[in-house]
Amino acid sequence: MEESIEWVEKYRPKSLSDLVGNKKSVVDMREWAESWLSGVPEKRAVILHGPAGVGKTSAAHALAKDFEWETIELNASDQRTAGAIERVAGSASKMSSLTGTSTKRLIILDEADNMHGNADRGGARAVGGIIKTTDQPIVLIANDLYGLTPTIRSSCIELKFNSVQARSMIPALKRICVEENIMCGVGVLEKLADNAGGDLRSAVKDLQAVALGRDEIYIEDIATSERDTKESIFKALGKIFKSTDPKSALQATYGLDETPENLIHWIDENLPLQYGTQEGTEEDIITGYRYLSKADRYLGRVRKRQSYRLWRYASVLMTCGTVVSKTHVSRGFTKYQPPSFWRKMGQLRAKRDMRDNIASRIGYHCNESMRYSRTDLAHLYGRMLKDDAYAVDVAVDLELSVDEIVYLTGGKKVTKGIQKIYDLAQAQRSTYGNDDAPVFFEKKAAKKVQDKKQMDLNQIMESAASKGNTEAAETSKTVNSAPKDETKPDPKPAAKAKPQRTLFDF
Ligand SMILES: Nc1ncnc2c1ncn2[C@@H]1O[C@H](COP(=O)(O)OP(=O)(O)OP(=O)(O)O)[C@@H](O)[C@H]1O
Repeated sequence: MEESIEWVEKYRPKSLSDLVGNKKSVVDMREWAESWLSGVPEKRAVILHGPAGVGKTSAAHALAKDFEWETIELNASDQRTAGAIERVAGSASKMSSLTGTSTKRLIILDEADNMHGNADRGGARAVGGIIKTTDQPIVLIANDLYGLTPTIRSSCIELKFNSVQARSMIPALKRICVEENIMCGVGVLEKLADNAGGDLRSAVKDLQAVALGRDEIYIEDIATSERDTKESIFKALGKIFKSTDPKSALQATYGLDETPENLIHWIDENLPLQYGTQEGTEEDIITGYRYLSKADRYLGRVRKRQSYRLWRYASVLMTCGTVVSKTHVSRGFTKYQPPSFWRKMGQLRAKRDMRDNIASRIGYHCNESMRYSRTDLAHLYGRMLKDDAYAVDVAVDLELSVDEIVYLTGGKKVTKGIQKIYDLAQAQRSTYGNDDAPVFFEKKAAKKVQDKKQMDLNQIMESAASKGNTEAAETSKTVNSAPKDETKPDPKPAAKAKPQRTLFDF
């Protein structure tokens, strides 16, 4: 599918002349290649070194195309033991003497600075040996020149690839937009280039991400600070899932604005998306999750002991563990997802807020605690909402929204019945009072208070008459004057002044 092709691959420079920036290194590289046309030069290998995404690998392949050389590539995902290197690169390096052909084979050794791990045991030594004797050109690619042994360095030409300047990126981005029929202003490209921090690969990836499903891009579509963070987390995920070098994956997480607590959710969400794209990779997923569970145990210890030093172990287990659990490197484009756990937590929080909101209104009406209102009473009101005799009155008095009615009745969506209750409640509110003070029940409640006080008064009068207790009669006078005051509005807000009601008011 067209959408799934990564633009960084689609628009990888085909010739050295397509390469943006680093002109001096490109010229030196071409000169070195030309020197091979007249025999074996003194330096048989070059090291292209510099930061990620500036065109080192592209330059090596473009050189081979320009000179019509075949290529043999050994990247870090291959087993780079001395034996393997001798077998692949060693025999290739002697090709012309065996076949007698003049066609060259360019041997490309990617991530050459990562050859001292266990898997590459002896690899660095073998490379050193091959460089001295090869009759085929060799290009070593490295981020860190000092990751190479002094023997290798001394027998190679070192060519530095610097970060690509933002203004040099713009023509490359513009070319992609033209090819993809995307309309956008120079400001958009400038912003993409500025955000990339010298890494043209990132700029191209950003452009693809922002252009997804559109044919016009505006400046507002690019980079809020939140997006910046996301981009960097996406980059780090790319390193973790696609690289075979645990160290560089770990380094990619250093600048992240995410704690290990968050990072583990990102990896957890995307691990099956990335490792599940090929058949036979189920084991990779299982191994990956084993490491994640170990990392999670450390995160638990951090929380329990408040010892943030342990974050380090959690980070190593989750990133390096994910890197080493893969047996295949997936080359396709995977759209990484933010953790669904967070979305679910957000939904839960919204539900909790709604529950508490309703409970506080129930508590106020029934003069009950939040805890009791949240559980038993909310349940009871839910039952009443299902009863036609009470439903509308409950909805009016608790001022329920349609979603709250759905929640209280335990439904999943707005049904016709719920909509009807809500509409009738709305109509009743507009007839009897405004939304802020549902006077319908206010009046009912005030009448009940009056009745109760009248009953109390009668009782007091009766007992005063029977006992001849003048004090009681005095009291009754005081009480007698009370009902009028009870119904007077309190200077406090209307909601607070309302008499507390119980379930029996319904
Ligand atoms: N100088 C450049 N000119 C044109 N395109 C570039 C350049 N640098 C990077 N790109 C784009 O970025 C993609 C990745 O570049 P490349 O793999 O060559 O970078 P790199 O320096 O080898 O990075 P790494 O060290 O991470 O392997 C290319 O396919 C291309 O689309």
